[in-house]
Amino acid sequence: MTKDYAIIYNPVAAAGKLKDQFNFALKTLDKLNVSYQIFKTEHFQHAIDLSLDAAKDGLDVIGVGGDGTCNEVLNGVIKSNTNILLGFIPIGSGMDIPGAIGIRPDSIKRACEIIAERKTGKSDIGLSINAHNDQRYFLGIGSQGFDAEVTKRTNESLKSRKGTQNYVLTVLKTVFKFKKRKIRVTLDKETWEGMANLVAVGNGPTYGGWMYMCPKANVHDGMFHISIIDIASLPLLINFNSMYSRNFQPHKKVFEFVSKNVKIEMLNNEDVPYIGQIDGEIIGNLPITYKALREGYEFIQPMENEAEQWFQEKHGKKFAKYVNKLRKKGSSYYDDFMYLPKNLKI
Ligand SMILES: Nc1ncnc2c1ncn2[C@@H]1O[C@H](COP(=O)(O)OP(=O)(O)OP(=O)(O)O)[C@@H](O)[C@H]1O
Repeated sequence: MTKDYAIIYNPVAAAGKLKDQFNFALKTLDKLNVSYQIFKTEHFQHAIDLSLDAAKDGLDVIGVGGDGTCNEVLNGVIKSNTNILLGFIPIGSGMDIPGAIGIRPDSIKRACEIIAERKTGKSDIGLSINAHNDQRYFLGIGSQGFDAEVTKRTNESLKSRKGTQNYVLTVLKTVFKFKKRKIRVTLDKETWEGMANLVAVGNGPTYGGWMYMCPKANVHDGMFHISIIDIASLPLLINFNSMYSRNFQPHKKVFEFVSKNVKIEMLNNEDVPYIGQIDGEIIGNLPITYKALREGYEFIQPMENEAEQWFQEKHGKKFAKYVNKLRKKGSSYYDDFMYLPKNLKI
């Protein structure tokens, strides 16, 4: 008799539109002889408590929902201090968090097979600490500034259920109001000070539904990859599209660093502090400190980075063309990158 999994399921992920996908996931798990108990979340952050209790009862946990749910179960299992295994089935609007540990976003069937295979590996995680000393773990990106402001507004419109969530409208409203501010970013070996629209601290490379804001971040190097952006919100918005195919960086107004520790704070007292978010969840205003935790948790995950395979299928040609273009211009930006397309030769 195999051990049961606790499936922590968010029925309102992707505005509750994905019930059929959830039923498909259950049927697939049944076919694969995976036994489970289902726990539905009833409110914001409920998945933290549910996964904590399940872990204490000795159940391995599978988070089923969007990035917010995945982040909550991560925090629940860590809080339980049990070292139980954690896996994900991505059914939500964002799939960046399962993607950070190599789970492709387009196949519920494959996500279920990964659980049935039960292969595990340790991946890096990030720890964020806000001004009130509240700690929160994350797998993807912790960011502050413009994008976190958009996240806050989007989450609020989702939570209050006032009409249909309109992400585009939220972005546009934020773009025209947002003013960049002066910040200090303290890293392991250096300090950066200046005007910036946003700072993204990447444990994983993507957010917002596969935008590569920290394109070289990966969960196996024990480091954060940090992008400090000094581009006005509107041109940044216009550039968003190029992030999906990793064609945005290098950019003369994006300052990139690699560090294990990061502290971000406001420099002008009269400025309203930037808001921070991790994995799509708001964590409070600056100052915020981040710590990279090498091999921080053991996940049920594929042995190969299948999310990267998915990227190559979707954007591989465009990415290869871009890398070639950079090289012709004399840029070696991607030369040390671990996931270069196969058809590229250095
Ligand atoms: N029953 C519930 N009612 C209201 N909110 C809930 C409920 N269960 C969970 N939540 C909250 O819903 C929020 C969104 O969930 P989640 O992030 O999983 O889905 P999503 O918004 O579709 O995906 P993403 O964050 O990837 O865009 C989370 O903050 C979570 O705490």
